[in-house]
Amino acid sequence: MITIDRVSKTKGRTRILYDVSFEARPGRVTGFLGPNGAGKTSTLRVLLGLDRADGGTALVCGHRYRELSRPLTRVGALLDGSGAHRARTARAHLRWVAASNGLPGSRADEVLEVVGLTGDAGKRAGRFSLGMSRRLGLATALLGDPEVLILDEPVNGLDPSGIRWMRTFLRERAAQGHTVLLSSHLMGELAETADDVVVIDKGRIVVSGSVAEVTGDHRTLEDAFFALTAQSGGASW
Ligand SMILES: Nc1ncnc2c1ncn2[C@@H]1O[C@H](COP(=O)(O)OP(=O)(O)OP(=O)(O)O)[C@@H](O)[C@H]1O
Repeated sequence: MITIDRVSKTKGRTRILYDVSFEARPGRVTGFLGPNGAGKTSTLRVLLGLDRADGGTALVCGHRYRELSRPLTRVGALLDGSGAHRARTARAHLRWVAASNGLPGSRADEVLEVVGLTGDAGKRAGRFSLGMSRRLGLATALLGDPEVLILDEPVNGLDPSGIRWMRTFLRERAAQGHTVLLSSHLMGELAETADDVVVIDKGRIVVSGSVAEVTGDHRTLEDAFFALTAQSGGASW
């Protein structure tokens, strides 16, 4: 469960988040949708304790991220890059993260298999393509078999089969009762993957609900998005 309640944030002199509130529930894929610069990454960084909010609360599993003991076993996160040192092999990176979180080294090969990187386990992370780096980042997020997954633009850099794989993987994860929150600016992709959608524009939540609710009478989620953001002052994609 993820609960974000009236989070506000200023960077420099600019207010970038205005009373952002929404929930992501277990057993559902929640899509966090918005144009470039809308505030998706900023919200996720507050949620993951990487940035401090000026006001409001952002809770994962009922706690602030920083208060979680053994956080990797509760929350898996994928922001930009794989997080691996260029000179480390994929397996060595995963074993290192596992060891520093009190997890068995055997998890490294298990998660490499889950993300389809078994054949690349001995390759240095610096030689990975963008898509392979995303998979390695996801493998790292899965090490502790967490109940919550938080992914920032997870399909960036993936080829069509990779996108399809990611969609199936996230759907299965939610079907097992986990909470999945992913940000994206790809509306078509989110409409295929998500159960619920939260739309953010210029630092404000514009609408949230199930894909069907948010789509409403519009033909597609994309049509709904443009109509909604036009009502809230217009958006540029
Ligand atoms: N360090 C910073 N200093 C000042 N402004 C910043 C900083 N980081 C982000 N911003 C601003 O905050 C706003 C939200 O940015 P954010 O990266 O959260 O958007 P986003 O929705 O994730 O966009 P994208 O889809 O492009 O990744 C933008 O207007 C951005 O310019």
